[in-house]
Amino acid sequence: MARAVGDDDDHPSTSSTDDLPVSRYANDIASAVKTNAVTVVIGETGSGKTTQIAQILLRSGVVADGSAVAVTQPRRVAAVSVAKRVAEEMGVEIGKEVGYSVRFEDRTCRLTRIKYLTDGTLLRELLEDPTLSRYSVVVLDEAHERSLHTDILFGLLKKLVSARELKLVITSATLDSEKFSTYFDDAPVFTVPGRTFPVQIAHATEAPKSYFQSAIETVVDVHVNTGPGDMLVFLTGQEEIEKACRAVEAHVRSMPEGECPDVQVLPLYASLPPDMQSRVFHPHDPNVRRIIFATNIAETSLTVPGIVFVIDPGVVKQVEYDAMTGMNALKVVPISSVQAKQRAGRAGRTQAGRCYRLYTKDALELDMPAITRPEIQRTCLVGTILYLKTLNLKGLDVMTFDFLDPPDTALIADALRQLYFVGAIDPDGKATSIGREMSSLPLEPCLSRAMVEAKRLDCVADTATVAAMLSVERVFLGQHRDATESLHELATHEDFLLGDHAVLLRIYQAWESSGYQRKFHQRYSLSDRGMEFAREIRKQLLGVFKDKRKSDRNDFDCFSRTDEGLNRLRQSLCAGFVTKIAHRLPNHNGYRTLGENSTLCQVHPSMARQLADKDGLLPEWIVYHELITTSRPFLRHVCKIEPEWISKQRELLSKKVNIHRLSGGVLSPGDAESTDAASGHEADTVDANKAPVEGRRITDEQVSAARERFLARKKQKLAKLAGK
Ligand SMILES: Nc1ncnc2c1ncn2[C@@H]1O[C@H](COP(=O)(O)OP(=O)(O)OP(=O)(O)O)[C@@H](O)[C@H]1O
Repeated sequence: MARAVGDDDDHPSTSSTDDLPVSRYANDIASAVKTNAVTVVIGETGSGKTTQIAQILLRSGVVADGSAVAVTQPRRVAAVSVAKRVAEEMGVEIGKEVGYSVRFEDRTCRLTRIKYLTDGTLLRELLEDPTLSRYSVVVLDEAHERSLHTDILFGLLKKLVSARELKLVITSATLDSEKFSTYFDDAPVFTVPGRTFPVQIAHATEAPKSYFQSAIETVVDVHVNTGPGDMLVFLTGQEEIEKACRAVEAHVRSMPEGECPDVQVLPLYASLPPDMQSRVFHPHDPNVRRIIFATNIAETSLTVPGIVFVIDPGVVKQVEYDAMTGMNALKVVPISSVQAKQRAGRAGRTQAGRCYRLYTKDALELDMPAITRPEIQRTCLVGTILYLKTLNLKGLDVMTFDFLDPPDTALIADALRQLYFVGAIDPDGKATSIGREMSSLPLEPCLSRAMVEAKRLDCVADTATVAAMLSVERVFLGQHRDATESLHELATHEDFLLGDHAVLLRIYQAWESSGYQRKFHQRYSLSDRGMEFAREIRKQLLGVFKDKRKSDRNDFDCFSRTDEGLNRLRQSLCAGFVTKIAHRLPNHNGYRTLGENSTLCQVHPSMARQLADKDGLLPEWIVYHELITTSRPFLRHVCKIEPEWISKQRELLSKKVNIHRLSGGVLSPGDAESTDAASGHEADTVDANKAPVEGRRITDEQVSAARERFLARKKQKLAKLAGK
């Protein structure tokens, strides 16, 4: 690879936590937090924001007796590993004074004073305890990442700090502090100078033809020609990472003995089971170079001891949701300069390091975005909007909610429509009992809606099994299609014709019957950890329903393991995925999705073969989990449904709905045209089986205009207050 060594980060070396830049400013940070409701702390990567701030606040008495400090992380792997590190630094057992809580795993107790948790977990806690009474300080860490959940927390915690004595600390590695400060009513910004060890940056002198090839060549080059030190290489996804692991292993094997030091190659991506992920933190023989291929889950907060070299191809795989078609587009896009800094910052944490950027300095300065586009502006918002609705905030209009960077109105309108169609909100935009029940489940909205329906149809256990298997992501080792031949021993041909969900159910049932044997996993190429995780999730889901029934009965389903059981499961899924129905084209295996902006698509080829009947035709009606476009639009995880189950829904989906009313907008006389649009409705409560009354459709322009008016009024009010 052509490269030039660029600007050295010339910073002093440090070795103890007392020497970390954040620790050197401990007193100043503590007093800033003591005297302000919100404090923004800006510091370089590795300056100690994640590991030190909570300890400083605890030591200085800012964290009131009997309460705790919560530190959020955008990712599970970071929350777990950082909590372990802090417990180690404080010399306490993890799960006691220092703990962590992530989805499906809680290692905290009554005594916990420092709790690391994912931002999603803190949102769930807010549902149960709207004032977060357990905490006296909340630290929103890695704010520059602009994860969806952190952005929602900004809005909610902003309200909370003015309602009760709660301290909020926002930490970020960017200099974008102005924005955070202004949003939090001119909160003070505390900048911590300096970082831990120097990191030398080398840029490519010309753009590579293939970033993947260039990454492999650089890995081999560094491995063969430079001194000791582990490597961290950023790639875009699981498939690419596994390919890279194989390529480097093969290369090393092909080298003559003695010419190439030993290596240990490890993957790191989100759907890798947690125990496999944690291998990167295990101690290893320093004579063996460790090479870690990771997605951007390794980009923030993580300290992987031993990393000296970071290789950054400058790209990331990002899902971009299109509200018009309901389609997720998976794209490889350039990272932002903030991300580039974060990646380089994975080196220089425990010793000096070097970062090889496989893109030119010009590309970084001219072509790559300066900051990361907030997730809230490019993702499906169904879960988010349902969440806000179930919080029951007084006078909430989701269109004008105080987001740091508001999402496009089309994304909010799409979420409102979907929630209305599944019966989670009523025509006035209030959360229904179905919506509230959905919110209480730690599942994505379609699956939680399916679970609520399953309760009605008495098939909770089977639906929980499928929801758990789908929540794990990685049930199969390798590709799904590699495993399907042997899976025919577990599921019948008829099961396969019904789709993915029936097969997943059969796999789990057979495993359960085997007494949860590990041998079973090997035989059917299933992931040990994935299956155990699914079992755990299923247990937790059933626990929620058992608590709700206030009974000890464990036998949830009367028809499990019968055809009737499968029918009920499919009906539940149909209720959950009612906004994701597709109809096969006549005499053709292509599908058209239902709804306002219907799309032509196909069942993913890895699945289609199993679904085809003896004439080679796929089911006429299906519901799908996801519409994703890679090379073409594909449907993933499909389930055959019967047309009579959806006749009402088909009618419903073709109707226009009144978005302004669903958003919860309280209209003032100045909003005459919107009032008119909203008045087209009769009062009506939606349940899943009852079609709502049609209203005149309010256009996105009208919604935007109403929003503009609202913001102008708010501005006027603020100006008036400031003038007083
Ligand atoms: N597991 C660990 N093993 C060894 N050293 C660690 C570990 N975790 C943290 N450190 C040390 O503490 C320093 C500060 O880490 P911390 O995660 O608090 O920084 P940060 O400012 O939050 O960085 P970032 O924003 O990049 O996550 C690291 O640079 C490293 O020197």
